[in-house]
Amino acid sequence: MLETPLPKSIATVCLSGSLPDKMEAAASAGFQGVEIFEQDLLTHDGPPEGIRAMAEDLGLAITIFQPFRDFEAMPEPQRRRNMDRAERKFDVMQALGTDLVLVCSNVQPAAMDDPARAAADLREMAERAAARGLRVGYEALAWGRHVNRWRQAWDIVRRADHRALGLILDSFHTLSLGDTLDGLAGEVPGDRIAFVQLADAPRLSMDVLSWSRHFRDFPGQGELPIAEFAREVLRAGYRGPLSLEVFNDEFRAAPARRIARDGHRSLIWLDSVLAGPSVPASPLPAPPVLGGVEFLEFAVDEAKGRELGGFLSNLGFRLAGQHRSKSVELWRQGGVNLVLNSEPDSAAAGHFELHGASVCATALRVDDATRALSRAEALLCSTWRERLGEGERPIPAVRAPDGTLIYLVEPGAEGRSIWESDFHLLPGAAEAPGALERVDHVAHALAQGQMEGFVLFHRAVFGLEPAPPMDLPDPQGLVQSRAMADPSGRVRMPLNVSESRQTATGRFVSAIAGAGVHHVAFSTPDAAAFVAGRAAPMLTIPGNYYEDLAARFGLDDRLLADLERGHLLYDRDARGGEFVHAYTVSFEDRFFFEVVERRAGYADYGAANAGVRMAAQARARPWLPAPRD
Ligand SMILES: O=C(O)c1ccc(O)c(O)c1
Ligand SMILES: [Mg+2]
Repeated sequence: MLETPLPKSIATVCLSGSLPDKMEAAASAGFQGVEIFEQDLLTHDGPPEGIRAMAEDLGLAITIFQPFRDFEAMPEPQRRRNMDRAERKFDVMQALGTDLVLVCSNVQPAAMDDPARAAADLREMAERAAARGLRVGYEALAWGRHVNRWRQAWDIVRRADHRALGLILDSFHTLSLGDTLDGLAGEVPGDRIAFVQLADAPRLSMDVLSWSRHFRDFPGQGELPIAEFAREVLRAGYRGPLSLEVFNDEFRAAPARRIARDGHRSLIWLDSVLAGPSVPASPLPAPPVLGGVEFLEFAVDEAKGRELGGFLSNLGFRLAGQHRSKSVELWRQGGVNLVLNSEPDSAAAGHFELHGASVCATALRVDDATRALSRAEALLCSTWRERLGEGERPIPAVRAPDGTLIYLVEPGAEGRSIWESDFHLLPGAAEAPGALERVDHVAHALAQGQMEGFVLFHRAVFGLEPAPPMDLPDPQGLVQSRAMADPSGRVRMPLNVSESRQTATGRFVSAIAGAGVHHVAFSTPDAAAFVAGRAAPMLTIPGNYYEDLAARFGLDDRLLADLERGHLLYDRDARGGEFVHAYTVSFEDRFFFEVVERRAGYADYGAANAGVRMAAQARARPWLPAPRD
């Protein structure tokens, strides 16, 4: 049984900036150690002793110095030269104050396919290291010339049989080749594992070297079975640091403190996922049980509030209440609550100043707001409390990565809802007639480089699980999309990002000066009836779409005519679940609404129709020039 979580470390290669910038960011995010990547030291203008002192001041251990390349199984005279090279690196390590060096498996064409020679070379290196009180760890690179699996590396370490030589495991090298750590516990004693590096990644079909050098990400952000990997490492008895080693083009370009904080969040989350018989109960409070979206709040000023109110009434919403002390309106239809906030000097006003009319907060129903809040704090999130008027109920909030707030709403203690305590409800409003049941999903548009941070935030804090990424075709470029949902499907959140500024996603991000809610979908039991009964201007869908629908799904003529008349889109899943949906035109090219009808357990979002929707939106803005070269 482990007493405490393993120490947390991060490789300097994950972060942007100079070596001191990287170390400062790692320390401020709360890491206990850093791997010093050699390139970062070579480009630093100052002696290694200064880095050692800086690490001490920051309270950081230097967990390892890396990498030492192309060492083992070389013919003479390279072999001898490599030993000399090792001695020089030992000098650097001693100046840095670290006792461990990472040797990655040789990639040179001249390397010999000779495990006995590799073992003899590493044994000699370990002997030289031990003479100075240092240690060597050997890691199989997935693209190593002859050694690319952990079992091969272990075979060599075992043959070398030196107490100053151990095995280094890196989740990417193992998992990218489809390998696992099955058999590690039992075969490799925990104290022979010198170091463990963790990196996740999206599943991509490309050569493993390019995949590793550009697309790694933090645990929980990608699609590799990182938790299983880490669990096997612990089962084998490893008790050293868990260290993040991520090569990622976007991370290297992003602010170091934000990436370091995301990295630490990923390891805190991983601890909680690993909690089990051989790992102590995680200090992290359990994720909230989510009951859906209680309301969405739009930041507006008075004029925009009037316009948006008009837009909503065309959709069938009614003004249902006025806040007791603030300039805040409640608009309601069936089970959907929308709040329009134009209160000066509030969080919403700050949001409106920066982004204009847009969603500034999402309220989630949670079983226990206090527990949810302390989980978020333990995951390094900042939290927020709005100032309160007399008798109003406090609603704590967590700040999402786009700066919007996520309110945590508990079921009312004495049956009094937040609406009753904070609003003057208009007569009859509680029974507002309407065909909308609930908020079905809240789609976000993200700027380039924000996807990983959002996925991790919602996964770690709220327990939403990401679906595999997919590409959606916009006339002006591709949109990458990843849908997140809680296990019950009550909270669903597709995330979209695009490189092009001309796509629906890209335009949104520039219109609103940042990431944010791009559309909100409401569920209805009858989408055709909903559309027929509202005055809202809907997005028009071309006839060709319906021709193709008929061909793809063999729909009967009457259904097809109904769909076409209502500008409704249609999808069907492999189990016969059906999806009928329609979009409003957008509100000032900022956001739009969708009505969705799910039949027979359909659980997706009609991705097959996204291209049709985006083309229709592009057509609805003819004044937008096509990109030119
Ligand atoms: O890409 C590389 O060269 C490289 C170097 C050192 C590592 O630990 C690693 O996993 C990859
Ligand atoms: Mg590595």
